[in-house]
Amino acid sequence: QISPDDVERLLHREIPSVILWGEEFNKFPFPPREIPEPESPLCVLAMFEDLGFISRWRIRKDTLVRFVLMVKKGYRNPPYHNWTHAFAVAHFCYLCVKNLNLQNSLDDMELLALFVSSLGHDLDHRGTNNQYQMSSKSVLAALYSSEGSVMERHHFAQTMCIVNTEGCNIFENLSSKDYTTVLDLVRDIILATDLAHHLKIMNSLKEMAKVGFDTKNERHHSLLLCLLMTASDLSDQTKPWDNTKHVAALIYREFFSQGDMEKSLGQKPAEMMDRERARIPDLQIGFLDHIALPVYKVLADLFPASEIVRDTVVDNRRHWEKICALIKIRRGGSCEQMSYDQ
Ligand SMILES: COc1ccc(Cl)c(-c2nnc3c(C)nc4ccc(C(=O)NCC(C)C)cc4n23)c1
Ligand SMILES: [Mg+2]
Ligand SMILES: [Zn+2]
Repeated sequence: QISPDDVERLLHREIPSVILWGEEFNKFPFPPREIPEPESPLCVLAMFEDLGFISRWRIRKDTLVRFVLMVKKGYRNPPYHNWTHAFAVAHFCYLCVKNLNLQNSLDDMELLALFVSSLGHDLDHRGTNNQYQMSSKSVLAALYSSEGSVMERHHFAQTMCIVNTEGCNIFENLSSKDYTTVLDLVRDIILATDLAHHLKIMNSLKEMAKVGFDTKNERHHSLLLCLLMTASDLSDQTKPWDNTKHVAALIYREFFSQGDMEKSLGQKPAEMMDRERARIPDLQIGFLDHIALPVYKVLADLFPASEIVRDTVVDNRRHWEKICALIKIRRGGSCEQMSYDQ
């Protein structure tokens, strides 16, 4: 799968300090999509090092290099759900550990599982969602539809496949008890990336924010891991507007091609997947209001140091509102699709 000289090349590189990518690298506004893709594997190694995981878990460098290259290779190239997304999600996870002092709230093992899960959480994504697996009767639906979270089960299976590949097991030096624990954590965290799961626990997350995080409460640990994973998964919305606008274009390219495929199957796609019907600014405002903002509000309640993240999402919502208003003025009436030069 990965070429030996790719491994050799990366293996003999000194792992640099993260500030090689700018002294703002470990601050919330930093947009990881600005890092050139060829540098991203080395940057992942630098984050592992900076988080202290390599020494803490006695991860062999050659094993880590093969693991990271296998994960990167394990992503396909749909417009949005590709390696660049996984790398961006892992970077936000890194930012949370660095800026929210998560080591005071979560165990070392949980932090390792969170970061590794962010890298593998969308492995082998085909640019189509769980509903499409069912409606197209895909192999993945045949495998997993009885349990639900079809894509997420596949992403977890792919992550385990890489961990079980010769020379790629970054958990090889963990005790057998820790080994079982970390894999169980990775499973729960990747399954939690299903938005349907997130919507189910949203009230519990709000409740936890109200009563305050209790490090002695196992349920709070599990809820916080899910929150941090979803916050990382949606973190493109927490960056300056250009990033948000660029990502929206990628997501709707992916959505609309799924809609096209559903139409060719004789099915009527959901409005947000239908290029004839979708009104992107309206849909994005809806997504921010119902999904993204509540996530970052709960995160800010739990960690005041993340208030800047919530405020940036509010800013981006304002940008979408402006575009909607512009469309209404120019078109008089509804806010349908047009090129936004905001
Ligand atoms: C955490 O898991 C996922 C999985 C897939 C995607 Cl694309 C996303 C995701 N990441 N950024 C976005 C943005 C900017 N807009 C989105 C608009 C709609 C939806 C969507 O799936 N809506 C239906 C559902 C609520 C029933 C997801 C969107 N999204 C997150
Ligand atoms: Mg996913
Ligand atoms: Zn994702």
